Amino acid sequence: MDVSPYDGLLFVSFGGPEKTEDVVPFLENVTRGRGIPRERLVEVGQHYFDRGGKSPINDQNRAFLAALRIDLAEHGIDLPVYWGNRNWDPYLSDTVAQMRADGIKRAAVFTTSAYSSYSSCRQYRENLFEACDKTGDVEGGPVLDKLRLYYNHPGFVEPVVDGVLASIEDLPAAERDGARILFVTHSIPTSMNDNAGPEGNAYVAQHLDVAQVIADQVAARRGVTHEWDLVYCSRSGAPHIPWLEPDVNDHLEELAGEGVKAVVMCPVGFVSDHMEVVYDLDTEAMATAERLGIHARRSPTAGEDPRFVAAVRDLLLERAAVERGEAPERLTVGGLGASHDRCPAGCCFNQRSQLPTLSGEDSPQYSG
Ligand SMILES: CC1=C(CCC(=O)O)c2cc3nc(cc4[nH]c(cc5[nH]c(cc1n2)c(C)c5CCC(=O)O)c(CCC(=O)O)c4C)C(CCC(=O)O)=C3C
Ligand SMILES: [Fe+2]
Repeated sequence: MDVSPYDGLLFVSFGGPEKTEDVVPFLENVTRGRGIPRERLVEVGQHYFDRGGKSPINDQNRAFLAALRIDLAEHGIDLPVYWGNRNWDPYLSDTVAQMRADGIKRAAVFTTSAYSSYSSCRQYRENLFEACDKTGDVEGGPVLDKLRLYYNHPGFVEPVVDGVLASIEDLPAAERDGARILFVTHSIPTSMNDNAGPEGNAYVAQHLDVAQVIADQVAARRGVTHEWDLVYCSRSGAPHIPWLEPDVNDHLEELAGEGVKAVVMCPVGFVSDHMEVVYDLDTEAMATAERLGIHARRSPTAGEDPRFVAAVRDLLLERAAVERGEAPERLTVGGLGASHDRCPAGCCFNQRSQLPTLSGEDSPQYSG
């Protein structure tokens, strides 16, 4: 399995606190530049304090990385895998410095974020530039090629379908066929979705596309068609700024009014069961469903399902072939096809940030 021109794979995630004293410094990292007062950060951090300050995200990433390293080795791919976070240790800039010290010239980059938007894609590319810029000169490399968005890669989707089916079966028998599927993702400002992707609206369009695929596969496997909706969680920011709606809790209120008795919440917007899932859904939304008398189950994210781990290998091999000038098969499901390899200039633009980026058509590493 030829992975040239790559001599490294960089795994990038959001990062999260590991203990109580990490919480506010972590939140200061996440909100850097937004001047949020410390007392507000303590308030936002309450969900973390309630869990002893530890987010599940770093351990989930450690487990995924262990599975990924085994998968690559089992397929004869001898490639060092590096891990860097945007907002907590191991920091991306330290990791890139290590890659430089190890002589890595060109690495493929996998991020734990599957969709197009400023927060879920372009901000990662800004952080890649910042990490390279902070630890040497950007042109000096390593060249970092962010792998295409994978929300519609079968390796990401299949485990999610299986999770929804299992959650439906976990409902009381009488409620299963009428259960409604609530596809849940992270809310973002409506303006951020307007600018998402090369033509805008990509964040919502991608979620709707993959939700339809999942609903269709569930119907095919159960012989029952389930109504479904795309709903949102984790809305934050100033109340007067419009964010994508409906919030999952508001939608549960509405469904109760329509007499819906059972739902499966499918966190299709996330790749692992981190705080946005275990708090916003498992704690908050579940309590809302309970209060409303709605039977609710939350299906698992793709997590470290072997098919998702294999998808990272597939995306790596695919992009390596593209960079060698070949035309590899690109595995996708749904109607939108494979996302671009290099983000077009201005893709997922956010008027709040003019920071330079890597892995885009207008990035110095490509435009020289
Ligand atoms: C689209 C998206 C993803 C999914 C893609 C991806 O995975 O990247 C995501 C993931 C995550 N978001 C996370 C945590 C936070 N997100 C925040 C703030 C924000 N997120 C936003 C968007 C997203 N966020 C936005 C538009 C803001 C407003 C601030 C701004 O305009 O920039 C804040 C600040 C407090 C607040 O403002 O609520 C925190 C603490 C964690 C860690 C969880 C853990 O610790 O387990 C993860 C994985
Ligand atoms: Fe977030």
